[in-house]
Amino acid sequence: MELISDFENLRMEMLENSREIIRLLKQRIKLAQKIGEIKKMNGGEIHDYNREREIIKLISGDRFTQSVLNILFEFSIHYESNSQLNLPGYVYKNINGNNYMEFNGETKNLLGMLKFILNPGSVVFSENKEYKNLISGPGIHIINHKIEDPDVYVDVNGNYGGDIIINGRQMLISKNFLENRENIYRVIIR
Ligand SMILES: O=C(O)C(=O)C[C@]1(C(=O)O)C=C[C@@H](O)C=C1
Repeated sequence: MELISDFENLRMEMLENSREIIRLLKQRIKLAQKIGEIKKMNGGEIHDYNREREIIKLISGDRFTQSVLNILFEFSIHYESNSQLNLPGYVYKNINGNNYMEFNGETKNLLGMLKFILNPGSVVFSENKEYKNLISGPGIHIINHKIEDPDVYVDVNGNYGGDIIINGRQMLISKNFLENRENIYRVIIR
């Protein structure tokens, strides 16, 4: 009995801890966006390696802290960049009256590109193990349970229903996805 209540207490503490981290992270992203606006007005680069070194030095030198800070920097860079997709090699295409960004390449490379296109922290479900392996990487949370309320479908093998369509060597990303990208975190690859 003692053990169970310890377990529940630890989980409650974990929940409080998570709440606090989320609150601070949201605050940090808002600050980063304000810094980003100023940089944009002054024509400065979003990524500032010297500032990152300075922060690491001021906070701590241990490797764990450095790796967490690197994740935080990635978060700010993502949100400071105004969610603009900054990937080379695309063209705009109109298909049946819908606008898409088109990328070309090997299917596996196109699937691999998704980790740069989706927001960090996106949750991804696919029944296909190969797709999961190709997209998995830092910031992408692969789950084994079907997502009930997906924000976006990635259709592989040319099924033209989703907002992201991969058909052989072609990947189409709809205007709808690009316009709503900031709120897209739940992804099904089918
Ligand atoms: O201080 C800045 O210039 C920021 O943009 C903020 C921040 C950060 O997350 O702390 C993000 C990106 C830069 O590479 C350096 C630092």
